[in-house]
Amino acid sequence: MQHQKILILDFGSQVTQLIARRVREAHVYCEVHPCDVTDDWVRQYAADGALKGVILSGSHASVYEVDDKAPPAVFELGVPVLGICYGMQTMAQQLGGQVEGGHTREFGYAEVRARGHTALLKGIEDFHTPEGHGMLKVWMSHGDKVTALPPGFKLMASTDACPIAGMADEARRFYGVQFHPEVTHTVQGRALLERFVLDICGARPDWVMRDHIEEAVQKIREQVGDEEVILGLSGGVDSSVAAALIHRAIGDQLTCVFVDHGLLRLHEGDMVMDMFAGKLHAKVVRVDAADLFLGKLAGVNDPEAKRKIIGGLFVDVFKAEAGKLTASGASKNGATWLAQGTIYPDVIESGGAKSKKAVVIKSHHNVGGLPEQLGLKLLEPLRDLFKDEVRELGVALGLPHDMVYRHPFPGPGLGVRILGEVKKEYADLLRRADAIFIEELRSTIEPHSGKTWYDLTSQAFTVFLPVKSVGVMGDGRTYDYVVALRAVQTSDFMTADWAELPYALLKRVSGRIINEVRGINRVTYDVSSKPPATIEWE
Ligand SMILES: Nc1ncnc2c1ncn2[C@@H]1O[C@H](COP(=O)(O)OP(=O)(O)OP(=O)(O)O)[C@@H](O)[C@H]1O
Ligand SMILES: O=c1[nH]c(=O)c2[nH+]cn([C@@H]3O[C@H](COP(=O)(O)O)[C@@H](O)[C@H]3O)c2[nH]1
Ligand SMILES: NC(=O)CC[C@H](N)C(=O)O
Ligand SMILES: [Mg+2]
Repeated sequence: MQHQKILILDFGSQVTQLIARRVREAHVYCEVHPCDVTDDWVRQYAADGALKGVILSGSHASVYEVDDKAPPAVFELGVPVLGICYGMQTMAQQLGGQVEGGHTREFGYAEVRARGHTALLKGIEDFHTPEGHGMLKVWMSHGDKVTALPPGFKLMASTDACPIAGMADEARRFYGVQFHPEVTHTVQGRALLERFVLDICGARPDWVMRDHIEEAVQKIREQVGDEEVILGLSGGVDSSVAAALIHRAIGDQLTCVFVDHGLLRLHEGDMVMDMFAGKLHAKVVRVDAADLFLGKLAGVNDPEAKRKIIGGLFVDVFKAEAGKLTASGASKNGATWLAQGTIYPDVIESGGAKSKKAVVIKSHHNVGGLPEQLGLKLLEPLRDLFKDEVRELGVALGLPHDMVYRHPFPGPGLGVRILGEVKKEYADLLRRADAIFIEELRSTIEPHSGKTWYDLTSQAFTVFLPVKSVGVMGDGRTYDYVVALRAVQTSDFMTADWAELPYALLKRVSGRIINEVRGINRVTYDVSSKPPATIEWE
């Protein structure tokens, strides 16, 4: 089925993917593409009539500094266009208005007055001023502003610092907002984006995970034909859902490869094997590659270098396993496809959405870490989906709740949770400390919600700090390592708050770690949010 769609042009903002997230939440399919696609590309993209609207993202740059413009064809397609922040500024400049820099600087919370009774903002407001003006509570992040409206546009919103905080040409259905409707801090952001895609663009809300299964299965069958596939199975949400989906499509042509790189959590290997043997009925091979990974990581301190090494070794292992299928007689030609549970945020965060505009924060091992010459065709059926869509798909495929709602665990595993050089000694200590933390989170219930703290946090783990501090235990002196506990709450992993865990819980965890794990004598709690920190420490 051909889905109607929204095109999001990415100018390099760190929150572009949230625009896509919000559009998908309105059940409208959308894609993010780099802003420097050509006019021909845009016309081709729109040729089948499925394109219902375009959204231009924000950027860290200024319109007068860089040459990033929307392809002019965007304004000639006859579909609605929404510019957000830089997107609004470039729209203004390209259509004959004016943008100036330097003096505004609004970062964070702001109150915007809705003006001009536009179709976009009609009835969308958070409160009224005593004079009766409709007001929106929004999140801003800009230093430049539109100072003259382009011909045909009227004023749609304003703040004290930014008199043109929104503009509209309702005849052509072009809209611009200086604030960011895609972030949750903009209270009516979701309503505004829904208004744009559903009412103004008139896109059909036909993007539903239940229906997506059949489409995805069909596509996998067409892609793969009668060839063999191996899949990197981690036991995490994404690869488990990918495995279930691919297994449904091609059954025994799929072999799952679970790599134990020596950087897994306590008992994780056995648990994953048990879970899959029972639930998935797919072939799973376990590869013990701890010596290989730990050997190659010896002496390496730099986080990006570690990530690239791990990504490369994963591929080496997958390739070797693909070849072994032939040798064992399990398949005629060996596997020709490598499947991964790569999801959309992995792609976007690695700067891999073809756009090279955004700064790379971390290379995810399965995207930025892949070598140029893979030698296997890539099958990534979840590549366009966000995490909660993947979870919805998992439930629809009948996977158990526990599996689908596990906290994510990064592919490089403890490799990015041991700061600097990775050593087996460190990994062994960390595994035990981490197991205690998770066990306590799982067994401590928060009375108001009745939920465990594991369910109330999005991701929680322990980080190993290779520094020693002095302690006193049983009247003796200790000089041992430090660990940090990390627990965050987030809906999209793009921004996150540290979780306000109860002191009693922290106390229990700290007491148990120091008493039970000899070699660690100090436990700290990480109280940094993302941004400016990230969730993992490396
Ligand atoms: N230990 C592993 N063995 C084999 N493949 C792995 C392993 N760890 C990661 N991968 C591959 O890398 C992909 C990306 O890892 P990632 O952690 O993002 O996803 P996941 O583990 O499937 O889900 P989650 O995000 O819930 O942890 C996985 O989907 C899987 O294909
Ligand atoms: O599969 C993965 N491979 C990686 O290389 C990787 N790096 C970070 N993460 C996970 O991504 C989310 C955001 O993490 P950060 O705030 O640390 O960037 C968090 O959920 C992290 O655990 C990874 N997952
Ligand atoms: N977030 C943005 O898109 C900012 C755009 C531009 N850099 C400004 O400061 O106004
Ligand atoms: Mg994982």
